[in-house]
Amino acid sequence: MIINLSENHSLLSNWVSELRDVEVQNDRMRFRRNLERIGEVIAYEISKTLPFEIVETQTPLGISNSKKLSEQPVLATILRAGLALHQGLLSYFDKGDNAFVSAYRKHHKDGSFEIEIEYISTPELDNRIVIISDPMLATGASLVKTVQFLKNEGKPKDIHIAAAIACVDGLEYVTREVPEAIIWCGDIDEEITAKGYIVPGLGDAGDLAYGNKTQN
Ligand SMILES: O=P(O)(O)OC[C@H]1O[C@H](OP(=O)(O)OP(=O)(O)O)[C@H](O)[C@@H]1O
Ligand SMILES: O=c1cc[nH]c(=O)[nH]1
Ligand SMILES: [Mg+2]
Repeated sequence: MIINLSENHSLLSNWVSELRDVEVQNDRMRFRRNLERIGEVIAYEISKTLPFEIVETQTPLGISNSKKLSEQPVLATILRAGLALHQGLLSYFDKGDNAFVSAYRKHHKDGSFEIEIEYISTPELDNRIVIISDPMLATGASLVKTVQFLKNEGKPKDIHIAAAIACVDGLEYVTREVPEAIIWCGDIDEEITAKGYIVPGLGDAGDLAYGNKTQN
């Protein structure tokens, strides 16, 4: 299932639009903070679908029957661009467990690339709700490979994917390979270049958040 959060008017669209803006992109801190804010809003939206229980809460004046999240999700993210979006999710699911995956594009001289995973750090995933964040869902290859790796570690009961911007082709691929996932997107773009960049997209999210890196 794909949920495009820009279909409803909300502040989230302002933040996605700032992420895309070449002028605003000069402010790296604002770029990261906007990704965080999108992570916070996606966390809030996902929380509406999660199981809650009633607990008795002692207030200074009496007992309140309050709703409380009945289980904590595992927040998984893909290094490095996922970190800011992940931080936003973690600010809301502040008791969540965390998983980190080093999926990156390994570029070849002919311009093609493949996804390399060298490192994964995760809690037990059996029967857990897992929320995987990555700001750019381009070809979808990083996410699909990440899900395959995580599934080798355990069998999550639910998988959510959080992306700031996704593109149509990538969404098709992820939906085909991980049909059980619920995909939450800040916005959806139509095009992708031969080099795997979303158009209009925003450019390279990892570089914009953290600076250039040497090619690998
Ligand atoms: O959907 P895909 O085609 O797999 O592309 C998306 C991936 O590309 C980017 O990572 P990148 O390789 O640029 O690494 P970085 O986070 O270190 O910049 C981005 O953060 C995603 O993980
Ligand atoms: O457009 C894209 C595609 C992949 N990764 C990015 O950072 N941007
Ligand atoms: Mg990058």
